[in-house]
Amino acid sequence: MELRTAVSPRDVKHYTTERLREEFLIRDLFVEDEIKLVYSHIDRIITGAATPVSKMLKLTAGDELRAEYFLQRREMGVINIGGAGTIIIDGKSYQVGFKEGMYIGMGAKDISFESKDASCPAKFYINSAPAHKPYPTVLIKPEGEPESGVVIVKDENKVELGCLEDANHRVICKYILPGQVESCQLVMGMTKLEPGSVWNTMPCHTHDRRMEVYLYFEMQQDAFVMHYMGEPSETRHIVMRNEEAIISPSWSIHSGCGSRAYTFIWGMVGENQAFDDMDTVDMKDLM
Ligand SMILES: O=C(O)C(=O)C[C@H](O)C(=O)CO
Ligand SMILES: [Zn+2]
Repeated sequence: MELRTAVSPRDVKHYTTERLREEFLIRDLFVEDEIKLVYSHIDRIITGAATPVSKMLKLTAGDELRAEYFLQRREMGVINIGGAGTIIIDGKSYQVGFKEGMYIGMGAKDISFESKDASCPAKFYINSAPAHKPYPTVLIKPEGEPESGVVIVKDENKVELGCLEDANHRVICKYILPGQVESCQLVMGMTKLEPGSVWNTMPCHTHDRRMEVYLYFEMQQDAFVMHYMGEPSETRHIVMRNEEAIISPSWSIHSGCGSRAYTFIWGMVGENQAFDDMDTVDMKDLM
């Protein structure tokens, strides 16, 4: 597991491009037949991916967590951005299709990932945070019929925002949040840009009470997103490619402008779970 420390905005304003990328950008997450994990001291979020191709992959705590098993004191959210796959949790199998996800509560011991078809492997994207009690493990589907153990994202949690004229027309689909899928602190979902729109989270915001991680995907090989970060009066950019993630500290804006439309997964942890608790930044104050 790779470790990233927390950083101060006073230092970050002096960083070179290379140093900014070292601290915040997470590359090469989806590696064939590997589980990759990055542990950040910022709210102790773990960002990772499991990409099973020719074998089943088992999630272990590693040395870093000093735990008997990965979710002994943690919870996790997973969203599959690849082909159909299976997550096996304490002997129970969950079929997780493209853009379907799971919330896995604290206390789940044996967690393994498998692809249905090696020629179209599942790509399980993971966010995990410290937890204090178990909440039910559920499969989450953006659409479909409700059944036992499966949560369908409520219409009120699919929010259309922006417009083509502002190049920010997008739909925010909230997977894990209070009132739909309960968790100790993790809030997670996916935002899809409509064709022709390229800006996410603009007008932008910070939220002193939560940090956030973004994973950009559904991008062509030569496409990029200019991800904007930093304090509103001291912004920086990081060029991001398909299936790369970025850590956003609470003091930082987190907004992107793509060379064309794209999709991204956001995950937040921290003081509260109120999606709308944002410190909005007036466009004229950005520097
Ligand atoms: O496009 C957006 O706007 C978002 O997806 C916003 C993120 O979800 C976010 O920053 C939530 O705090
Ligand atoms: Zn945010």
